[in-house]
Amino acid sequence: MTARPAAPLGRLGVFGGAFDPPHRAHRAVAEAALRQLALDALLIVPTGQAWHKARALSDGAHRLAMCHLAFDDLPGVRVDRREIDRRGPTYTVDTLTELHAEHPDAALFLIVGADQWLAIRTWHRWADILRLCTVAVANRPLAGPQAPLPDLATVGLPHVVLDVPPLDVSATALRALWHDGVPPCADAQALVSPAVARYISDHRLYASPTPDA
Ligand SMILES: Nc1ncnc2c1ncn2[C@@H]1O[C@H](COP(=O)(O)OP(=O)(O)OP(=O)(O)O)[C@@H](O)[C@H]1O
Ligand SMILES: O=C(O)c1ccc[n+]([C@@H]2O[C@H](COP(=O)([O-])O)[C@@H](O)[C@H]2O)c1
Repeated sequence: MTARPAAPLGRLGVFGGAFDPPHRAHRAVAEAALRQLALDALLIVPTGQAWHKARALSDGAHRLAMCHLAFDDLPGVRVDRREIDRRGPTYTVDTLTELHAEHPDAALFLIVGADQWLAIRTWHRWADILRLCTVAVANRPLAGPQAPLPDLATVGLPHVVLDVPPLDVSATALRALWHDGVPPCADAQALVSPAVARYISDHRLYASPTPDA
């Protein structure tokens, strides 16, 4: 029997990140994007060489493995390793250009959190990014849980806002919780999936502090 060709994708989401580690807010954002944007598929794309971060990321193989543990059970979601495999600095415009060539008829949606949206003009060829896709933004508190949410409209560029409750969860805070090499309290562990929590501990990923960026 010959395999039936895959149906063309109409709406394709792209959610990139360091995912060091992937946490509960990433998962909530992915679920909101799938639902609200009516995506046919959502790619989780762990970053290769994050030129924009001062901190060295954990090895790509670890971040890829954690993304599989965190997202593989979500229908419609695929973890995509192209940025880990690419040489040189990771530029989102390259990923979107490749995806556009692979799926010329698909509408592309780039999912980002508020911090990245507010910095979009620092991204490599950001104007081309806006031509290639629709940016969907998840708001998040940037200055602690009590601080007002940033005003996404100040960027002055077209975007859609994802309807996801703001979550004060960051990978930076999670790495700090694991710093002493022993798993943190149950509440903190619940900010990542049990499988990711186990992976971090088994591989002693954040056992020694690194400067954050
Ligand atoms: N709590 C959150 N709410 C909404 N978006 C988020 C949240 N946390 C991360 N994101 C978004 O997910 C994407 C990937 O984020 P990343 O993997 O860098 O996580 P992070 O928690 O921001 O990490 P770090 O603290 O190391 O910078 C980015 O677009 C980021 O803005
Ligand atoms: O292409 C760029 O210039 C660029 C600049 C900053 C961030 N990004 C991408 O934005 C995504 C989220 O970044 P981060 O730092 O929050 O993990 C991730 O996929 C990065 O590769 C991309």
